[in-house]
Amino acid sequence: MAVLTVQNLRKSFGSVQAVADISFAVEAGEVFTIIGPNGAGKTTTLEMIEGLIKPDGGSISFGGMNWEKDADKIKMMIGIQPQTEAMFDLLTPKEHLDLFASFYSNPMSTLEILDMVNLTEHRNKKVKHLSGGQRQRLAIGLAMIGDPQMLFLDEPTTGLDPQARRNIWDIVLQLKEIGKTTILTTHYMDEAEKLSDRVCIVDQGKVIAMDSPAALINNLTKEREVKLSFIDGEFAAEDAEQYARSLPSVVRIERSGRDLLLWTIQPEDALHSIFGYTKEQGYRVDQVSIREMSLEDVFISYTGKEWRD
Ligand SMILES: Nc1ncnc2c1ncn2[C@@H]1O[C@H](COP(=O)(O)OP(=O)(O)OP(=O)(O)O)[C@@H](O)[C@H]1O
Repeated sequence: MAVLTVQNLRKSFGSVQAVADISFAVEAGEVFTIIGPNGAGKTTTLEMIEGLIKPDGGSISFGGMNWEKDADKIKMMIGIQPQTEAMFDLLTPKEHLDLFASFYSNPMSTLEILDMVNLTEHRNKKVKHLSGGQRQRLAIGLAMIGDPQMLFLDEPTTGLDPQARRNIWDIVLQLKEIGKTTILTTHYMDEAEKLSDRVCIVDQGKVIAMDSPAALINNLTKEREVKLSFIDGEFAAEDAEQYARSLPSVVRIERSGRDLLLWTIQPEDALHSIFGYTKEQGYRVDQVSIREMSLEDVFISYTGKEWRD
């Protein structure tokens, strides 16, 4: 059942069209990720759904409820991660959570949230002394304090180091385990791939692809990148390069010293033929890899543009 349905959303700021046409539906319990490069319209989309800015067009429905008629009910259903800059430097995580809990009739317990976002140890430290990752975890805790069904996390890991990012991933996965619906934005492809049930890739305010990460990647029919390194050096690599050029399934070849890079839609067949040849010639190969396809390749295949963080 869709708990959130967004149809043909549009928003411009003066002459800048931030969101041109965005539609999607989110199912209960999903981690649904909106991913796109800087300026793609992710935050604007989220802010319209959160009721913070008014769309120029389109509709937003929370299982039949909308902001015009049901604002109070929707506010109780959703949790929004506040910007860390909006926190009070001189208050502690516990004081922040107690304060936010006082806005709700049935909040979760502060201690439970502190435990979930792994801040129990730091509960009495002033926010100004917390690290970036700790503040982001507190922000997620604040989004959860009202025990919402649906959470909105806008780029919760931007600017964090790898360990701090992974800590946030663990929290998102825990939210899923307890049945919450999470709508996440990110510009990290690995994050979207790891956490999401479905991703919605946006570029220039439009949805360019939407599905589970695995389905998006599996549907790519693009050629794969295969790398071979020759122990016997440049001569062997050059000879193998000449041979590989004769294979119809190989669409492109590059060589750098003893490394051969080739692109093919049939990596198994190409490798089978090349190994037949190298064995015959007595060349030894010490490394072979077929690069895994990722959401980055999906983005490139739909837009023709390189992905940039
Ligand atoms: N209040 C505003 N006034 C004017 N332009 C805006 C405003 N908010 C957003 N924009 C513009 O709209 C476009 C989309 O911005 P938005 O913040 O939604 O993108 P984003 O995908 O969240 O990007 P980022 O990853 O950089 O946060 C950008 O060109 C941005 O400069």
